[in-house]
Amino acid sequence: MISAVETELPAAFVAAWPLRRMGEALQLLARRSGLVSGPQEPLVMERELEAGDVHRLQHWFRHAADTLQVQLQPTSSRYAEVDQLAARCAPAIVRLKAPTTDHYRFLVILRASRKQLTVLTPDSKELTLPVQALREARFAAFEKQLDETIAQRLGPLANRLRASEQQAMRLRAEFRPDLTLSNCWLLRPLPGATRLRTLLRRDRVLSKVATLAVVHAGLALATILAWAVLGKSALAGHGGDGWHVAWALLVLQQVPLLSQGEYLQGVLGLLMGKQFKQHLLRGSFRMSPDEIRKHGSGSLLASVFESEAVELLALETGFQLFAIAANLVLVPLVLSSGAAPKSQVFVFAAFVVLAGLLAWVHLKARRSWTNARMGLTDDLIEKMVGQRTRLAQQPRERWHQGEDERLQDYVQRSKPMDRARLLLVYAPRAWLVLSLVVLGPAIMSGASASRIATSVGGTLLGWLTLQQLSVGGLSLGGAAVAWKTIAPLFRASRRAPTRRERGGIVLDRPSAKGEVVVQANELLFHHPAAPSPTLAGCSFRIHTGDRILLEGTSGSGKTTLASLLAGLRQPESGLLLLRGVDRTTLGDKEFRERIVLVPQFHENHIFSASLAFNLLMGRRWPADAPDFAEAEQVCRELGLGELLDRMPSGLLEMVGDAGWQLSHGEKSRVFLARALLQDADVVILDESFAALDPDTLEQAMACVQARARTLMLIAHP
Ligand SMILES: Nc1ncnc2c1ncn2[C@@H]1O[C@H](COP(=O)(O)OP(=O)(O)OP(=O)(O)O)[C@@H](O)[C@H]1O
Repeated sequence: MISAVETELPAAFVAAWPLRRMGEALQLLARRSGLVSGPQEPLVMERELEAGDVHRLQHWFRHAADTLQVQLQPTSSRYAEVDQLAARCAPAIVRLKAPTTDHYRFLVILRASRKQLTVLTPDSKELTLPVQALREARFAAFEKQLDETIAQRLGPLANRLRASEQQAMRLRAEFRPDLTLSNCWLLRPLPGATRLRTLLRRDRVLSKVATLAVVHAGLALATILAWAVLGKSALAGHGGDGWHVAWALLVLQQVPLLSQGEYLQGVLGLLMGKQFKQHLLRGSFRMSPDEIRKHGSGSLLASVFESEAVELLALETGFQLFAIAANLVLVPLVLSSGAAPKSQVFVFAAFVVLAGLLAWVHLKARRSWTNARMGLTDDLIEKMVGQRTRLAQQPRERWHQGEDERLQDYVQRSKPMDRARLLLVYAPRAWLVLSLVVLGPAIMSGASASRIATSVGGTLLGWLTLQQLSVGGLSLGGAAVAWKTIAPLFRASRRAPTRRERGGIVLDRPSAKGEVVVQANELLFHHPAAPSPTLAGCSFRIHTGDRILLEGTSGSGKTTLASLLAGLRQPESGLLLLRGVDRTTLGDKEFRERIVLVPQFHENHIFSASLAFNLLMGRRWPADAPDFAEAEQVCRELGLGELLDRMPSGLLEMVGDAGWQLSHGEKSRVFLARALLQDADVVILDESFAALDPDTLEQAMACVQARARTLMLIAHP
C-alpha cells in the first residue's frame, strides 16, 4: 500500500525494503533467482544495526552471504555509468537514501534488461520499473541542482548541449565527476558451493541438452532419409525430378539443424567452461598456503594450463557423443540390410574395437607425456622466479644445465603418443577401403542395386562415425589426463566450508584499553616435515595497548607463532582466544581482520593495481572518499608523502611489476600502511623495518606507535 507521502518519493525508493527486513529480502532474492533452494533458517538482522553504518552493514552482508552460501560482491559505479550498471547488475541489492531525510531503504533487483528492472517489493511481488529508476532514486536531487548550476553557467548553450537525456547525463558527469553510486551488492553463485542442480536449472542447461539431442536425432534422420531417397531414385530406377527435389530438400534441411546444433553446443560449452574456471579459481583460493607450497605453485599453474583440454572437450567434442552413440547403433543396422551384411558388420565392429584400443594406448602415452610437459613448465616457472639470482650468482655455463636431457625425455615420450594418434586418424580411411573390398564379391554376384546402395551408404556413415570416434577418443584422452592433474584444485573447491571458515560472530567494537585481547595456553605446532615441534607449551596473554618485542634466534619459531596468531595456521593443540572467543566460534574472516600480520618482506606482495588498492584492500574495496583521505594521511605519516607528490596520478598510480617500481623501503612502508589501515585490534610486524634508514625508521615507528592499538614487533636480538 503506498501512502500519500510516499507518492512524492522516487518509485524505486517506494518499492524498496526497510533494513530490518533485509534478511527476508535477501533470502527471497536468492530463492527467486534460483541460487538457493530448499528450506532455510531465517536470516536475522542485528537489532542495533543502522543502515547508515556502512562498515557493519558490509559485515552483515558478508555473514548473510556465508550463511546462504552465495557471493555478495560490493560494487560501485560513476554517475554516468549507473544506467549501465542497473542493466547488468541483477540479481542485486542497492541501498537508497531518501531524498531529503537520513532514511535508507534497499532496492531488491531480481532481473534487469537494457530497458527495465524487475524488483521484488516488500509484499513479495514483482514490480517493473524503467532502468533509469535507480539513477533517479539515487541522484534526482543532485540532478536538479546540477541542471540549475549548468543552466546558470552555460546559459542558453546548456539546453543545446543537453538535447537528449544521455547528453544531459554526460554534461552533469563533467560538472561532478566525483558522483558515484556505492553500496550496491551483486548476488552471485558461490562457485563450487552452489549445487550443480541449482546452477543447471538457473542456466536452463537441461532444456538446452534436450534440444541438442533432438537436433542430433533430426540430423541423423535427415541423413538416413536423404540416403534412402538417393538410393531409390538413382539406383532402383525411380528417378525423376520429384525424387531429386526431395533429396535436395532433405539435405537443405540439415543446414538449419547443423547451425542450431553448433550454436547450442557453443552455448553449453561456454556455460560449462565458466563453471569450470570458477571451480578452479575457488579451489586455488581454498588451498592453504602450506598446501600450495606442498604442491608447488609452478606445478599448480601448469595443471591449470592443462585444464584447457577439458574445456575443449566440452566445447568441441562433448556433444558429438550423442551422434557417436546413435551412429554406433545405426551403422550396423544399415549395413545389415545391405549387400554384404555379415562381413561388413564384422569389419565395422573390428574397427570400433581397434579405435578403442588405439585411444587407450594414446591415453597412456599422453599421461606420461603430460607429466614430462608439466615438469618442464614447473621448471620454467622456478627459473623465471629465480631469474635475477641466476643471472647474478650462477655461472653462465650452468644456466641451461640439464635442459637438453629434459627436452630429449619429453620428445621420447611424445613418440608413442604421436604414433597412436596417427593410427587413429588413418583408421577411418582404412575402414572405407576394407568395407568396399568386402562388398566387392556381393557386387560381382549380382546383388540388387538398392542393397548395394544401402551398403555404400552404411560404409560412408561408418566412415563418419569412426572419424568422430577417433577425434572424440583423442579429446577424451586429453581431458582424462588433464582431469587427473587438476583434481587437487577441484577437490579443494568442493570442500564444504567448515564452521570456522563460515564464521559466526562480528566483534562490533574495537578492543578496549587494558582488555585481554589474545590469550594463548599451551600451544603446540609441528611443521609437517619437521622432526620435532616448532612450538610447544607456548602460553601468554596480550592486553590492548601492549607493545611487545618478540626476539629469538633464527629458526626459533617467531614467524610460526605469528602465523598462528594471524590465523594463517592452526595450532595442533592448546587454546588460542581472541577477546575471549576461540577461532572456530569467531570465524576465520573476523579472526584475520582483528589480528593483522605484516609478513616478512619476501612473503609479502605489491599487486599490479593502483597504489590505493594496495593500501586499502584489507580495509574495504571499492573504497570511499574518507578511506582515500585516510590512506593518504597514513602514507604521509610513514614518510611516503614525497613519493605521492611525485606520482602523476597520486593514489591512483599503478604500481607493481607492470607499473611504478617501488623501492624496497617504499614497498615495506606500503605493507605497513596496508596493515595500519585495516584498523585491527592487534598488529604484528615481522621484521618490517629492516629496509629503512634510521630517520625513516624513526618516522615509521612513530606512525605505527600512534596508530596500532596493540603491537607485536618481531626482530632478531
Ligand atoms: N614447512 C616446513 N617444514 C618443516 N620445517 C619448517 C617448515 N617451515 C618452517 N620450518 C622450520 O621451523 C622453524 C621455525 O621457523 P620460523 O620461520 O618460525 O623461524 P623464525 O624464528 O621466524 O626465524 P627467522 O628469525 O630466521 O625468520 C625453522 O627451523 C624452519 O626451518
